[in-house]
Amino acid sequence: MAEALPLQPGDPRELGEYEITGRLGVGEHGAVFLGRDRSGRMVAIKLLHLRLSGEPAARARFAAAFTAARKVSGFCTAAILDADVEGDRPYVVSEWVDGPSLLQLVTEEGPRGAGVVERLAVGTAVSLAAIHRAGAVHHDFKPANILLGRDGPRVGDVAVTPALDAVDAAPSGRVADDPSYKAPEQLSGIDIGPAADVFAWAATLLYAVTARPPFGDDSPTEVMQRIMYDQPDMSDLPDSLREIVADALAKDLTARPSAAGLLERLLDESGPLAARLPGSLVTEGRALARSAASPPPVEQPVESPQPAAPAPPSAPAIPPEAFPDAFPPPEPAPEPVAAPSAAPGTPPGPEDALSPMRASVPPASFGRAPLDEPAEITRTDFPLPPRNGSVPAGDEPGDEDLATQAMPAVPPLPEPPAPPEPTDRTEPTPHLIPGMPAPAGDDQRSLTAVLALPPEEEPRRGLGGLLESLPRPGNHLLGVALSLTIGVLVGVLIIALVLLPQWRDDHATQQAGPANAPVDDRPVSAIPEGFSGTWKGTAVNPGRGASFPVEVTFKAGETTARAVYPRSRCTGTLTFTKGTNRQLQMMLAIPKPCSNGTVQVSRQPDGTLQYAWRTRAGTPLGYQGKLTRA
Ligand SMILES: Nc1ncnc2c1ncn2[C@@H]1O[C@H](COP(=O)(O)OP(=O)(O)OP(=O)(O)O)[C@@H](O)[C@H]1O
Repeated sequence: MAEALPLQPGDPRELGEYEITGRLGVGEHGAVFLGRDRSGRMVAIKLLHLRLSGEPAARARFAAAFTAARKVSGFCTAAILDADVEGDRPYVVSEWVDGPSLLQLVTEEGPRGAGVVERLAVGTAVSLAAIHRAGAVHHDFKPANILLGRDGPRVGDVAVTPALDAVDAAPSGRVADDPSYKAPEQLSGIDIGPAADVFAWAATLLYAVTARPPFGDDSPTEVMQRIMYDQPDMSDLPDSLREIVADALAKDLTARPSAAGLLERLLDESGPLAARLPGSLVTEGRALARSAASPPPVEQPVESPQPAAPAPPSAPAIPPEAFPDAFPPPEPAPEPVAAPSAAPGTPPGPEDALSPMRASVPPASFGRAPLDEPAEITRTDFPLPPRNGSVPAGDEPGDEDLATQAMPAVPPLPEPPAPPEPTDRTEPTPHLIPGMPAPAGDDQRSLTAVLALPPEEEPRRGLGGLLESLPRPGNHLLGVALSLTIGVLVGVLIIALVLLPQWRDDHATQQAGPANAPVDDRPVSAIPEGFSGTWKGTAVNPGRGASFPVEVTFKAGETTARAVYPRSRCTGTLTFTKGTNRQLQMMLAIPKPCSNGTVQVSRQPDGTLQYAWRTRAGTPLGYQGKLTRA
């Protein structure tokens, strides 16, 4: 099973009703902990960096962003179980998936083969179609958020980004995010909707099959430029996916298929894919594809930042246990879309109405084991065809068994929520999350009221807001002038973003004075004298609240060095790949629980060493710190 790291000083030991038992990792927006609910079930809890103290409206908008997402069942999705904004820092509880993320697996073991990527494509498209059908969006679909459980891929972090956007904490596509999997419209901040998830789906599949972000891994500015104008190389994709991935990467969002449309094409009766996939996955995918015929409840494209789609007024502000219609028990034969038989809020029956997966599959099927049971994540834990193996899943001996055992029974799809009713915008702010006291008489309509605040009450920010606030051009000349102005503003912004850090570096170097002039930049083929010795320091990620001591020992003239992470008790080898007298690029090979990656060490004018680690895949997940000679 996936290792959870020990808790660090300062980590919570409990959050609400959840006992915290370990650390699963740290992402851009918060730390993820392994926890246990009162029934003993393992859960993943994301404690966000965001602080909502004293902002009831922001709390409500944040909470509301999960309302629709909580109706998405755990089929191919790490279902949202709970979210809490009662305290200063909100947290989101989701199903724990026992397995590595796609990012981790590909970083450690390289690109995936055709059979795996096909199953990934369908499984994640099923999740996206279900998310969109529920009226939610993901907006941060990427390899780090695809969790590879024993029962197949599951999409995690559902609704977290829209929730953060709703309180303007992390507008989708902001420059600080890794842009690698963002759609063009997310970068421009205009018309962001479900189509952005489809673009990210395609980009993620390309990553799985190449082990490289599809638009490069150099500077964010260059990556964004390529996303806007270039087509990535698709030659590594299996034939079955190439055309559909190309369509999903259309720069024009209206030219992209919907998630349900992806499924329709992927699982076409005449195509080869369906025969190679687990029956339950095909059945679910086809049901979702057919359901596209009914009017989707998905939000209209919005400008970022923007609160997530308002939940239907009938949606109860209660935990998923109270959504039996959204999580009905499995039907023997799949129907396109089964209408719910019970009204929302009907109490669950004797069976576990939480999710058909949990109702029909014993915990053992998910590989859930006690935390202290030592087990490694290996590729064999993930029941997909082997790397680079073009053997179709269904051709492998026993694969069908695996599919039918591991994949959960197919749930009938929930009815799409009704469109929101007109609301009184002056109603008080609701609290819709367990643990948050709701004002008396509060109902879902007041939520809609919060979400539907007009621009004058809740001004739109970002480029979209700027565009809206500008006067409309009355003629062609005005239009040209407006475009030029915006172009110049965007240009100035980009120049500022690129040149400011450079200017700061130059400025710092000048301040250091001639005595501390930087060392030369001549290329070297081994570790230069200036790095020799043992260096110690602490690597930190300021935004993520994680830090750990690092110790590195270099010997001049050699091509390897030793890196020690004492707290995690890991010792690894840094291997020189290229460098100059001032800066070295090295590959880090290190056993778990530490992670392999690339390390850059740079001599600083003040005599220290800057140490920066990141994953091989070129994601922004990384740590850095200053090391001094021991
Ligand atoms: N539901 C879950 N089950 C199991 N592990 C999880 C779950 N959610 C997250 N993790 C693990 O926690 C770690 C951090 O996840 P997180 O989502 O914060 O990373 P990220 O996607 O890189 O960051 P962010 O989404 O904030 O940009 C990852 O290693 C991930 O595999």
